[in-house]
Amino acid sequence: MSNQAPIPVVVVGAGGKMGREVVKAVAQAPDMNLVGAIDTSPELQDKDAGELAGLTEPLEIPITNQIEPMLAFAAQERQPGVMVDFTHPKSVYDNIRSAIAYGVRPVVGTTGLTQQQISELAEFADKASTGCLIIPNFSIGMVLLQQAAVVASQYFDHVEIIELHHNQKADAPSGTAIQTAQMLAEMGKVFNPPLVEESEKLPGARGSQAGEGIRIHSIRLPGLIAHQEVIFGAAGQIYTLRHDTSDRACYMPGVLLAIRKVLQLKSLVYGLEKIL
Ligand SMILES: NC(=O)C1=CN([C@@H]2O[C@H](COP(=O)(O)OP(=O)(O)OC[C@H]3O[C@@H](n4cnc5c(N)ncnc54)[C@H](OP(=O)(O)O)[C@@H]3O)[C@@H](O)[C@H]2O)C=CC1
Ligand SMILES: O=C(O)C1=N[C@H](C(=O)O)C[C@H](O)C1
Repeated sequence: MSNQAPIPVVVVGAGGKMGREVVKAVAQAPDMNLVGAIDTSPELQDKDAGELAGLTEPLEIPITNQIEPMLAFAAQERQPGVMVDFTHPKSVYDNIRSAIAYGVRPVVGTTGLTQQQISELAEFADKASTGCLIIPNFSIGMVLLQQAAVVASQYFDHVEIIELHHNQKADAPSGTAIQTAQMLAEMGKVFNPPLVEESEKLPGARGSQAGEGIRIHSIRLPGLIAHQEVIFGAAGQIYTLRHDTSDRACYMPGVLLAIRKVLQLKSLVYGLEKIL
């Protein structure tokens, strides 16, 4: 058993679908200590974070909407604190800035940050010499899919991305689809050279333009969790890469890894593949 003090972790969005999984995973991790559970949802105030997460015993950590006192508390612990954020595109930027200002390391799963916001946050983290991880997808399967897509893109000039999610998702396209398109665009070629002049009879019919000719199509339906296809086409063949999630527990090994790794960083890092 290590003599090191457990990593103090504050979960923001603790009452949400991902937040509850994170509370459970952190509570069960021997080297971590849940010190705060933040959620702005009015009906969740003062509820026990552990019971909400489905643990049999309460954790004696009540849900609160007060982030700053929790960050201040985490900052005073023996080990540097970590804030895990699974909230909403509207609030994540401010949460990250507050955490860094308190010297608490952000591990961010919330998607929907703009490139401009990510650049500003990178500068802020750099100046504070504070580690910060922004990870659009914590599942190992998605990292493998993206790596396979990068390899395939050397041989195929035509590709489209379809992402399919539950219909409570706020942002579109998904952060993962945007990241996948960025990885392909970095290959230094233009995909999908047009063969005909296309006209959309209904706006959006051909999806969104993610750069370098790559299009993303977003589907939202109850019954889905999170799914992505990258479809390559060439004369006489189709190569499809597909990833499906059936349980949000699939993200937890990545989240726990990120909590441990962020303590070793001094700047902002984007993407799970960079810390594996
Ligand atoms: N990186 C990854 O691997 C993954 C990322 N995600 C992303 O995580 C985010 C959350 O997803 P999900 O858990 O499904 O969403 P949920 O809506 O289920 O959960 C979000 C929770 O955060 C609360 N909340 C909103 N704003 C704040 C705030 N400022 N401070 C504290 N709590 C807040 C919400 O309350 P209320 O409902 O009252 O607004 C809600 O309880 C999304 O951006 C999603 O795309 C999801 C899965 C995997
Ligand atoms: O909202 C979700 O559920 C998910 N969001 C992330 C994204 O936008 O890429 C990750 C995963 O797709 C699940």
